[in-house]
Amino acid sequence: MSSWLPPRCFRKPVRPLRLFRTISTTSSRRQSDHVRIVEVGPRDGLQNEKQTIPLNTKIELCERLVGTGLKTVEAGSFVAPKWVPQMDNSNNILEHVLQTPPSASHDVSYQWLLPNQKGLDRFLATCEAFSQSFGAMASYPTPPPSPSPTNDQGPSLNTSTQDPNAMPSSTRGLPSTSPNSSTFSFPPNTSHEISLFCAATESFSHRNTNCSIAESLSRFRPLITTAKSHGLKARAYISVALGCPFEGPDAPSPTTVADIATSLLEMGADEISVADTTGMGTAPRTEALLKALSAAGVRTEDLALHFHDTYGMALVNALVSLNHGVRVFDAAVGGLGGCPFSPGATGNVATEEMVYFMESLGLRTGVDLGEVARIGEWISGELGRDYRVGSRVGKAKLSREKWLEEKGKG
Ligand SMILES: CC(C)(COP(=O)([O-])OP(=O)([O-])OC[C@H]1O[C@@H](n2cnc3c(N)ncnc32)[C@H](O)[C@@H]1OP(=O)([O-])[O-])[C@@H](O)C(=O)NCCC(=O)NCCSC(=O)C[C@@](C)(O)CC(=O)[O-]
Repeated sequence: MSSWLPPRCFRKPVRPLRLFRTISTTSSRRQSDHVRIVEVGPRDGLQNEKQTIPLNTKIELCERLVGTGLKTVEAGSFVAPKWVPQMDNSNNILEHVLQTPPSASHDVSYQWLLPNQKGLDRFLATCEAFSQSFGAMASYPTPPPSPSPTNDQGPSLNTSTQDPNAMPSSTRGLPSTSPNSSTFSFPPNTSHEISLFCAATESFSHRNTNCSIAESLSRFRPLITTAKSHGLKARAYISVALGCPFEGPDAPSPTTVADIATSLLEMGADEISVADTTGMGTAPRTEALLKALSAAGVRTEDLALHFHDTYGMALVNALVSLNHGVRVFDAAVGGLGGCPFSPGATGNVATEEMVYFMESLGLRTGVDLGEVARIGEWISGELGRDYRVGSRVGKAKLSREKWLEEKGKG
């Protein structure tokens, strides 16, 4: 029987076997009972919807999600509107969260997906405009710049807190400021990060971004450098890491994904989100991929896993990842979503399922499951989706709450 089956969430993972890239460190990994859930519903969840979703609905979705305890929300994307029209008003969402920051008691980090310089320019222009107006207002202090590294120490450990609800600090590789740019001034308790995305197969790379893998990687280096010069963190997705809709379930090879991940880390990416875009990933293949990443020197602290539940394997693969030491998982409320360029791929694993699953293992997410379920039911209704299909956990949770309420009244 394979060793991935029993829950071994608190077991100390093995160290990388081979360290052939400069990104590795010999720091020991620290296990944590916290899991950070990156809520991708407002972006990945909505991008594929055919109907026009009102801006107010998107804004309400972001605001309500933050109120559940979720600390990282991917709120929109700055991609070409002719490719993904649904995301065309992401700029308005960014403006809104800058003007009207959430009233949540915890820090909130918003992530914004973008593929190229034009996307970064659009994103930065909005940040710049608001940063200047914030700078003029005494109530928003400018955060001090992060210290620049004295040498390349590889990816930094998330040592600031036991809680991985913050991305690993961005002290690797690149300077955090440059003489020609400045860090932005955002409202208190909020930060903004860019999310880049590339693919691990050539077919998908061309379909999704109209360029080769090498071309997309070469685009990223200056984007990451610029983001860092403004004090912004950069996440990077690797799509189709566990199966490609065009090249099949066995493509790409784990070493291909590991090579891309190490390249992204060397460029200065703060977190790599390894995406099972098609949901074709299985437990053995997930384990093989994680081992290949470790063998290439990619630390689990720098990884997030992004599962789609197309074949119902998302939580099984999440367990494999937990046992490997991963503590960051992407999910979308109500199981919304799917990539427009991955035929047949259905929604992301539901946030409700992920929270319930993690907490059932004794791990802490800091997320109010009942509130996420209420949001899931609401947004599914807005989109004309059947919430029972999107999230069985959410539906069960709400049914039980209703039953308890009626019992209490009776
Ligand atoms: C990469 C490109 C732009 C190349 O697309 P292209 O057509 O090769 O680009 P181009 O440079 O020739 O530009 C074409 C037009 O788009 C404009 N343009 C160009 N870039 C931008 C921009 N950033 N913002 C606004 N406009 C832009 C550009 O100005 C031009 O306008 P025109 O001259 O025709 O009027 C395109 O392929 C693209 O936008 N792709 C994005 C596709 C996408 O959003 N996919 C879904 C997100 S990824 C995903 O869902 C997977 C993930 C992350 O969730 C993880 C997983 O599960 O796998």
